[in-house]
Amino acid sequence: MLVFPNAKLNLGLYVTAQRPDGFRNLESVFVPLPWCDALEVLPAAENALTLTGIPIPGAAATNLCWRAYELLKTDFDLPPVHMHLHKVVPIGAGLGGGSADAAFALRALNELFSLGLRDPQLQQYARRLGSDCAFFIENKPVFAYEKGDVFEPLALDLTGVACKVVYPNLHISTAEAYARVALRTPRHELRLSVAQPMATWHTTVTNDFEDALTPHYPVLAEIKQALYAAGATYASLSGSGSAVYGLFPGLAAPPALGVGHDYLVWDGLL
Ligand SMILES: C[C@](O)(CO)[C@H](O)COP(=O)(O)OP(=O)(O)OC[C@H]1O[C@@H](n2ccc(N)nc2=O)[C@H](O)[C@@H]1O
Ligand SMILES: Nc1ncnc2c1ncn2[C@@H]1O[C@H](COP(=O)(O)OP(=O)(O)OP(=O)(O)O)[C@@H](O)[C@H]1O
Repeated sequence: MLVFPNAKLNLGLYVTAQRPDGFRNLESVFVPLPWCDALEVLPAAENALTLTGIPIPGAAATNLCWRAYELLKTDFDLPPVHMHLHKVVPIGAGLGGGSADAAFALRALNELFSLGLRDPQLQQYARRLGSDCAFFIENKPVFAYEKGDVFEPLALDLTGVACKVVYPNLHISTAEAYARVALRTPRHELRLSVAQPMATWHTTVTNDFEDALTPHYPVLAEIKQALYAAGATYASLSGSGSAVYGLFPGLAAPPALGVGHDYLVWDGLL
């Protein structure tokens, strides 16, 4: 079975409180971004995980696809599998790429071996693999809260909006980003803010990680400024960075941008 785990964008992100489990509560809007890895899962004579594309730090056993398999194996009598992951989405980007791989692995294994798990059960497994993972089970726009793994549906349709995502070749670890961010009460109600015209979002749909990270990584502000200069209606850091995206509603494709030659850029329609 071949699946294409897509990335996500955060529209606004408020980090609101410290939790007793060491994590932070947050409020954010998640939308799918069609920048995809490719993951193949096949029954095999013996277990194997092979990797191509962008190198992933860490041993194969720690790969989130493999951890998804091991997690389901604690509850189901799964046969051996060969997984092949072709990694395209940059890592440490705030795009949830690793989380998507894990969630799509759960979904693929569920289907391939007819495990009969429904979305709420798959989300429960996904939560154990990472805070971002559960979003990718239903993979549609939501308002997310608590650890970013509890959702309310959202009537937000950005389908067809031109989008540019810029990854400045800078790996920002999620844990490092959370360690730098100051906790604040939300200044706006994101569910209402994203229902307003996109031209108003720059003041209401904000990401707390921008204030925390920009002093250390000025390139993040430079990219955001370049996206606005190129005509973006809205631009922001995604998640805990380092990817910065711009939205260009009304355009058939995002305009060219003069940014670093070694940056990874995704252009497309949401
Ligand atoms: C920044 C976001 O991408 C926004 O969507 C997510 O909150 C990150 O989710 P993730 O990469 O799945 O993160 P996890 O693998 O669950 O956690 C990595 C580390 O980030 C911190 N972390 C993560 C999520 C959260 N709600 N509070 C936290 O404090 C913790 O230090 C944790 O050890
Ligand atoms: N399939 C995978 N893809 C990417 N990273 C993986 C994968 N499996 C395990 N990892 C580990 O997870 C780390 C990346 O997690 P990190 O949270 O920094 O970034 P991310 O998954 O790109 O997105 P986000 O910042 O939104 O969570 C890597 O350093 C790597 O060790």
